[in-house]
Amino acid sequence: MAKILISPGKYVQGKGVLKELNEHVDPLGNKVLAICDSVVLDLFEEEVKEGLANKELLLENFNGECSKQEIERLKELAQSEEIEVIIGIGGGKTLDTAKAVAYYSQLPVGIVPTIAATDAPCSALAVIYSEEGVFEEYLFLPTNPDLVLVDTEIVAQAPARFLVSGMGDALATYFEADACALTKASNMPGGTQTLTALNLAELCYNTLMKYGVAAKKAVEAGVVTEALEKIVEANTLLSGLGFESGGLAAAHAIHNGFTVLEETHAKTHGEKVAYSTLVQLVLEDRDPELIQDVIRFCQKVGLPTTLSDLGIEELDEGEILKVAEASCAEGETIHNMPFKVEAEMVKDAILAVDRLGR
Ligand SMILES: NC(=O)c1ccc[n+]([C@@H]2O[C@H](COP(=O)([O-])OP(=O)(O)OC[C@H]3O[C@@H](n4cnc5c(N)ncnc54)[C@H](O)[C@@H]3O)[C@@H](O)[C@H]2O)c1
Ligand SMILES: [Zn+2]
Repeated sequence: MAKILISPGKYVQGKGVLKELNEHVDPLGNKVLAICDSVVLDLFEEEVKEGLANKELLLENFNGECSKQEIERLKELAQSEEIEVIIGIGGGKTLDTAKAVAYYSQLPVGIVPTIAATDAPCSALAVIYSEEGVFEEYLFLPTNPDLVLVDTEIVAQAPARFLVSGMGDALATYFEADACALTKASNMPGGTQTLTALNLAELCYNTLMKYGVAAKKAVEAGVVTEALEKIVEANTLLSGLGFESGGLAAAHAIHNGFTVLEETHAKTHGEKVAYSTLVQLVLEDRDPELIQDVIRFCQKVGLPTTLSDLGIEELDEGEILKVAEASCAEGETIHNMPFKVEAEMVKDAILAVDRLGR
């Protein structure tokens, strides 16, 4: 199998860079449909308009869910208005919608994340939900976004929980890529891992451990520091390239397992991924010192290390076994691990992490 790495065409990050959006969109087209999260529109409408002042701009409110209906509505709008380029501005759901609209309209797409809560911005993937918010399918796209532009001044003003969640999602990236390196598992574009992908994933992990706490403090103060810049890059670019071209393994499969428990629904994707990463480390029998380091990191930034932190107050082994069974379902990425993983092992590792985390 060939080694394949994919990435967005251009990545721009910095304080106040929204003002420069125009010049980066220039090569993509002039008639812009900007799909904008409603919370973001309330807070930053002037900045968005200023960033696209040289364009023929149609600014449209995102209805809140990345659903087929919303994608169809926006696609029709793009068609009737003879739009040349789609820009998505907001969180992961707005960005995934913009990617899907651009794909079905055969137009270029620019992505402007306003929080760093997931690694959605850079990927060639959109996660589709029903209008009620129930997961429906992964839409694999033939190309990554043409442009990703992150204004860290905007990210710094968002609630800290978003940045922390992004660190939780990014925490898994290296350990999953490392497992895939051992098994030569296939990555998102259907190749095997390049050296580049594995090293970016490792840089992602080292960056979190070194700058995570300082970055959280910066966001709590609403200010942009170099530590925040590094963590935004880790959550958005390094984790994005790392998961897509490095591959997924146990942590994301266990995350999917946790979603069967209603109690965890109020927790973010990244929060569940962080706990699931600890479970992967226990399954792998990693050095206890490393596991302690990762647990301490999670506790310092405020990521869950106990089942109670995940919303599971009553410990029912049967329920945990259901999580473990779901994480071992056929086709799950847990089967990319370098040893055979069975539900019973996952259940025990989930319970062991809870003890370690207390
Ligand atoms: N495509 C991918 O590769 C990929 C990867 C991971 C996750 N995802 C998807 O991403 C979605 C989750 O993303 P998310 O956590 O960003 O959720 P989201 O898009 O729902 O945003 C979370 C909340 O943040 C608010 N928000 C956005 N910017 C803000 C700001 N600057 N200040 C204050 N509030 C702000 C939004 O209004 C929303 O209420 C899920 O649908 C998930 O499936 C996709
Ligand atoms: Zn993830």
